[in-house]
Amino acid sequence: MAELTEELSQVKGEEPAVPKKKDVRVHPNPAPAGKAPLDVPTGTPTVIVDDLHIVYRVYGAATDAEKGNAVNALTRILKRQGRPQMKEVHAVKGVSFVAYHGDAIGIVGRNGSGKSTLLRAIAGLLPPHAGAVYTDGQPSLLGVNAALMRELTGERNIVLGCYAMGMTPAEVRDKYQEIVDFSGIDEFVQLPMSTYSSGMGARLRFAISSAKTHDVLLIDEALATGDREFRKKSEKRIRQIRESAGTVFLVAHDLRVIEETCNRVIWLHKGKIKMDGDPKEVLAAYNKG
Ligand SMILES: Nc1ncnc2c1ncn2[C@@H]1O[C@H](COP(=O)(O)OP(=O)(O)OP(=O)(O)O)[C@@H](O)[C@H]1O
Repeated sequence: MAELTEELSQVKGEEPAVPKKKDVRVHPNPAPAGKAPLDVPTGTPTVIVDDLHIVYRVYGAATDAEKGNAVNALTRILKRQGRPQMKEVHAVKGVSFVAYHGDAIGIVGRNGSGKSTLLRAIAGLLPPHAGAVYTDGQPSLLGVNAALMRELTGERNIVLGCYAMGMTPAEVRDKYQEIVDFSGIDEFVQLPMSTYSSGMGARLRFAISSAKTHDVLLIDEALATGDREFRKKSEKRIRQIRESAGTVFLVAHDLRVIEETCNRVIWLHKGKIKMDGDPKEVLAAYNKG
């Protein structure tokens, strides 16, 4: 830690800019003209998703029927068509909802139903094809693939991760030991992350991301890889984030985690919302259908 403190004290230049709390970020592509306004109940909204559509474009994805043989090629040449190279995947199809301060929203759905895509869109990492996402404050996405560097030690990843979240060197020094303790990786913190088990990596990512108070925290499956004790600690931390007036979105295949942590559940099915409401009711319907 002394070494780290020394390294931190050598960091020169301006402190990273802390995102302004009350910025309202508007994604491009406003909702189509003539659409009915959302039904917004009272409360302080933190995230508004309005008729959101996300389309992936996959290049070089010709079907078997389209590619590769001379007859197809000749037909295309005669019809003056280009080589078919692009396929579209319509992953989120007209999703609308409003999230409020203090909400912890679980997102459930079968594989490929659009859960991760929706989180990435709320985080501002995917541009809407149509519709819009409005957020009050800075959303942070914590995923199993969050951008930590495998070849660097846990210690360096903690420092870089904290800077990336906009912490000052003094805040990083304050939080460092707490992050190590929370993650439970002990002396592994001195080793490169490439030597960690997937559970250890996920725990460290969660510990780093949750060390800061987030306006909107988006968690993709990170809790599923922890053991029971870590899950309990994470649930407690999520509750604290909610209490400090943040909003949490949680994607997890383990429905117990969702039931124990969330006050609301959104069920996505083939890119659309099938149900949105009380966790017990939504999970009961999800388990049946
Ligand atoms: N980068 C991508 N390029 C093209 N298609 C993608 C991409 N990522 C996801 N998809 C497609 O978008 C759809 C939704 O995927 P998404 O990963 O959001 O679903 P999910 O509900 O999170 O699935 P899982 O439970 O398996 O994690 C799927 O049909 C998937 O194949």
